[in-house]
Amino acid sequence: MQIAVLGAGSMGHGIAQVSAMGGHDVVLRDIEDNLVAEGIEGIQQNLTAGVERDKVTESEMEATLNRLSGTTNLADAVSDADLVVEAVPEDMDIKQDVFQDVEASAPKDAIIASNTSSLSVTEMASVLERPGRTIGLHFFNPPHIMDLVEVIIAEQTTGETEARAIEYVESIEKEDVVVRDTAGFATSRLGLALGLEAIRMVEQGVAKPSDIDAAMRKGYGYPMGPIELGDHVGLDVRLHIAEYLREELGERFKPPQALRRKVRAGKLGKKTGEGYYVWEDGEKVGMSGEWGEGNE
Ligand SMILES: NC(=O)c1ccc[n+]([C@@H]2O[C@H](COP(=O)([O-])OP(=O)(O)OC[C@H]3O[C@@H](n4cnc5c(N)ncnc54)[C@H](O)[C@@H]3O)[C@@H](O)[C@H]2O)c1
Repeated sequence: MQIAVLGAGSMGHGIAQVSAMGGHDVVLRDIEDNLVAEGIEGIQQNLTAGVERDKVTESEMEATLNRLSGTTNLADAVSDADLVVEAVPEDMDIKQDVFQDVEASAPKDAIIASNTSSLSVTEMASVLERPGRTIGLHFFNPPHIMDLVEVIIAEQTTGETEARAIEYVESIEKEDVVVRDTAGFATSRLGLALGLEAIRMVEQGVAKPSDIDAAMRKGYGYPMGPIELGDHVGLDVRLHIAEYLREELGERFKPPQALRRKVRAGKLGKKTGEGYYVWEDGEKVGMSGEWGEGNE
């Protein structure tokens, strides 16, 4: 397949990498040359690390890089594409603009996919003249490590688009789950339900964060506890998604006051050095001193 990936940021460069590793020809597009270059550099670094760890051979690395190119020109990126995956910022207006621009330059039967983690793919598709070719392909961070792709079926998605998209997911050796386009899809909705309840439990003094996390790791076999996961994702991101799910799905997603307080204090988790845990150089070094403070 000929694939265009739009946006060379955290997700886009990873999606370009796994697509090229799956044998596809890939053009990576961002709005500035240095962003495209950084994306390609990120791919080179991932592959080099893969070679060092014997996960990737030298010749696979070379072949992958040979299948990749970068551009800032949208028409150049999509004009021959069978599949376009957008990974531009999480903003409906930006995504709809990108969708329309893609439709103007891409072949008529190209699939137009969004890597959105929360927005309605149906709403994105609504601005297209041929919306049946739209689908969500929700990759997880980092795409070269995480095996799952949630395939989001918009109201307009045709059966053919769904089948071709699943074929692509299989070609890059990822696991697909097919989800109807609803708020939070499957992953964010369930993950957040657990994460918010865990924060409420800390707030009510049921247990400290590290014990709640250990309970889920050791008792239920989760690779990471729900509080620690929140620190990884960013507590601001969690709050934002909770507000959206509350609006769409009801009061059970009401964000706890404790979560708002953390965000107001700039304690957003790993990226700011403190959330429910304290982080140094990306490593968890202790717990934030204020767990259990204040009740809603
Ligand atoms: N970061 C995550 O963990 C994660 C996980 C799953 C899904 N997502 C989703 O992936 C998408 C991208 O997120 P990200 O974290 O990679 O963002 P990011 O900010 O790291 O990257 C976005 C990139 O898009 C570029 N861009 C902006 N407008 C553009 C345009 N018109 N055409 C091409 N590029 C454009 C920006 O310059 C930037 O480099 C969002 O929809 C997000 O919700 C993110």
